[in-house]
Amino acid sequence: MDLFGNSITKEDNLLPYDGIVNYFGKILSLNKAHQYFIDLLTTVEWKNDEAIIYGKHIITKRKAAWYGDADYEYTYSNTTKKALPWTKELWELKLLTQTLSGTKFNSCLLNLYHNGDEGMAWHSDDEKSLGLDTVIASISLGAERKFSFKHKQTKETVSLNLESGSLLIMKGTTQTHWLHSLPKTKKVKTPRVNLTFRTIVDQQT
Ligand SMILES: O=C(O)CCC(=O)C(=O)O
Ligand SMILES: [Fe+2]
Repeated sequence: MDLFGNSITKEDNLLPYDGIVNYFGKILSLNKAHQYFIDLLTTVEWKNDEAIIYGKHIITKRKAAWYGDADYEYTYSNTTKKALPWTKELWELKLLTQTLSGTKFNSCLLNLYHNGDEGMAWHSDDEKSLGLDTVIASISLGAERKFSFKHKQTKETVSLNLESGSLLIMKGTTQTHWLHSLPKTKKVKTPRVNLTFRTIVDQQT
């Protein structure tokens, strides 16, 4: 369902131009989504994210973790993380995501937002380590949150709600032309876990 109550299918491109975003809706049953949510909350090595933004050292309220096939280093906002080896749950979700998206991934960035006071500011996932026109698959668990895209030139925005157990794919030139964000909201009082499966290219390990 988009924000106007229209139903969307995984074939629909949510972006009007300059990129491709497909929303698969719920790919996990309510039970499975809940079980993965609880398992990930307890088994993932969550850490407050540190970032350098406009020259300031920031420690985010949201927590993050980075997993992968090898101990890839991932640098964003001037901080570097080394990937941890896949856990059982992350490996299962990676395989499911690969099957549904037809894309192979080698790493996953996880974010834990404790409530609506925590979000993610406008950005593109256009780090050099991801290469150009990368495919990113995003699984959401827990609280439903609004997710928005904004075109870098035209400033046109597109928003949708990410349900628990849902899958969203960003591909084509999406990261080149569009920003995305998870807006903060007073309405959400419960936690959400997000997994973004990614492909790190051009790195020797
Ligand atoms: O939490 C989300 O849905 C998005 C997270 C995100 O954009 C990112 O990790 O790059
Ligand atoms: Fe992102």
